[in-house]
Amino acid sequence: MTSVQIPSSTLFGSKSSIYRSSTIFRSPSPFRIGSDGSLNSKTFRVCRISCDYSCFEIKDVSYRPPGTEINLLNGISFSLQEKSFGLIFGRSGSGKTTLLQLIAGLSKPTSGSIYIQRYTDDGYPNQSPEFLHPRRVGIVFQFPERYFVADNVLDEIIFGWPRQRGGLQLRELLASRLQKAMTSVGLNGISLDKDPQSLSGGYKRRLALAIQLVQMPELLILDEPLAGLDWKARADVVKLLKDLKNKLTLLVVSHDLKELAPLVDQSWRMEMDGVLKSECLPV
Ligand SMILES: Nc1ncnc2c1ncn2[C@@H]1O[C@H](COP(=O)(O)OP(=O)(O)OP(=O)(O)O)[C@@H](O)[C@H]1O
Repeated sequence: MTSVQIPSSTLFGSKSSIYRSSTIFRSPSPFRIGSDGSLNSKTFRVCRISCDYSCFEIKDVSYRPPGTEINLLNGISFSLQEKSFGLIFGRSGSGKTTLLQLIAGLSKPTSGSIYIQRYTDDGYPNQSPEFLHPRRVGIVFQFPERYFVADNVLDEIIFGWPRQRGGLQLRELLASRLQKAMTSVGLNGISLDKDPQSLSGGYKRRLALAIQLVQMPELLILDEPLAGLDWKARADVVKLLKDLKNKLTLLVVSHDLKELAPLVDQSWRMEMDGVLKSECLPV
């Protein structure tokens, strides 16, 4: 079977066409050309692959910390398509981390909603929005290695796994995912007995990613993934994020715009008044 890549905009003119391309599969049997030069449609079988897709959507989200008088975030709305890479940048203290925490379900917006919306290939919502449950989201904080608690890599990864009765099946499932997660972040050569604090900076970040990937999040949020790393480790993490982008959706907050620019599908600037604006990276 041969396949021909063509831009989805050619096929559908969809609003999401900047991210996706569609594939037409063509029958291997030769076309029959009629004596008048026309194509015999019975032998030319083309099937269109469905391109329904989901978006993580943030709608009119505002946040005022309990007991305070001022909104940190004001009417934030944006949409991030699945398997794409979104980057939020902006000055320190503008509220980027606060927004990530809301999306991860660690705190609740004062108003607004956060959900998943499924669309047809021509850009129309095709079912009701679904609440974005925190279990579908993984978050890696800035300097995640500071929060490592275990004496060895294995315990670090399984820290927080269910220990109560009845949780065995889930733990077995998680264990079977462990190998996959370790492989996908390039940690499979590392002994599970190793002290996490003895790993290099780049490997500590890989471990932090593996801890989240075991839970198979659909959306992975990363706060300053390159902060504090040397040039080699930064390059390794950028490469890793590029690989991960094919498997899940990534939303990243970073000041390292130049290094991440090649991965970015969509970007936004957070203003000091807690307003988020769609903006190309200034690089
Ligand atoms: N619970 C809270 N109560 C009051 N103020 C808060 C609370 N949480 C955060 N802030 C303040 O909100 C502002 C935004 O913080 P946040 O960490 O989200 O910014 P940021 O853009 O991620 O900054 P950086 O780039 O330095 O990480 C800061 O001034 C912070 O002190």
